[in-house]
Amino acid sequence: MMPAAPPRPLRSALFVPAAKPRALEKSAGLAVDALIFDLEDSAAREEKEGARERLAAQLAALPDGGPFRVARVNALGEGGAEDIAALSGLGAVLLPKVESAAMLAALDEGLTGAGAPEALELWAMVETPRGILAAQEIAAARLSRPVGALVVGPNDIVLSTGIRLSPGRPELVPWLMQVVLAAKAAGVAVLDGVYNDFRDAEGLARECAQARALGFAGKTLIHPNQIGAANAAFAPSAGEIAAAERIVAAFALPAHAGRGVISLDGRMVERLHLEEARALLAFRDRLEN
Ligand SMILES: CC(C)(COP(=O)(O)OP(=O)(O)OC[C@H]1O[C@@H](n2cnc3c(N)ncnc32)[C@H](O)[C@@H]1OP(=O)(O)O)[C@@H](O)C(=O)NCCC(=O)NCCSC(=O)C[C@H](O)C(=O)O
Ligand SMILES: [Mg+2]
Repeated sequence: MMPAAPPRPLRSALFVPAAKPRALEKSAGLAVDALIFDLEDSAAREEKEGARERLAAQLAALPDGGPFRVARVNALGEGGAEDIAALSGLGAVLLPKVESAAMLAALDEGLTGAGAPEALELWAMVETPRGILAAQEIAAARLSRPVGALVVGPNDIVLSTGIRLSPGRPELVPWLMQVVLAAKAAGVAVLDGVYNDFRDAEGLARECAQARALGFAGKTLIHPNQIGAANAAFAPSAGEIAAAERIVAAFALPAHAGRGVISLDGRMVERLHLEEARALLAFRDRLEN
């Protein structure tokens, strides 16, 4: 069987407010895996039209290559239809406050009407109680375009539920895991929400480490100074690479040929661990190339 191709790196996904010309300009030179150009919450009502026009012009002028490009549009009845009609040159469109597969289907239909390519991915923000409960059907939606990622929105979750977060956000973890599980079951990428205290490097590093342990592929960000921490946290560490290389080398020994399970450093290692090790090394290679 051919090994699966390593996933597209989405360790860091920076929200870039399209209402801010300097931020848009600056985004072109950042070492980030994905840029999420924002037309929703970071643009005030009176700024939205200008932000849309500015973003459309920037996307049209950008050369091929570079970070994966996403636009977070407004809700379809609140300017989103105009947003998708105006934009091109994107890898994905991110719809806020998705609460059902039908909402993604409406986006898909709107994109078709606007002549968007079929490869354009649909990304969904899961950030309301109904959205969390519907995460499974949202991730598994079968539409004319692929559902590429679920993105958690902790600010809206806090707003819409009234929870009060304490350090380590234990109040949120069960809901995060519900979204992660829905995404994994559907084979869709899942990104953690933003960390608002953009000058708190230690807090961000802790939250990135937690998000990786919970199964997220990466973290959405609000400031360029958060990119390095996310890129480091969601990449294989030196220790993980060394351990993966030992597993691959151990299974390659003639004495272990055809064995389903071996003993390595006092631990049971099965072929599923070999697959996991190979996937980790392939992802490392993809990051390096
Ligand atoms: C958070 C900020 C408002 C902070 O702004 P500011 O204090 O002005 O930052 P700095 O002076 O430190 O900025 C330094 C330079 O970096 C550029 N910059 C800042 N942020 C960005 C960015 N996101 N993308 C690109 N460039 C950025 C500044 O222009 C400065 O450049 P220079 O002049 O050359 O020095 C601000 O960072 C910001 O607006 N961040 C993004 C806010 C946003 O997009 N919010 C919406 C997404 S988050 C969300 O919606 C949450 C979710 O939905 C949920 O529910 O949880
Ligand atoms: Mg939100």
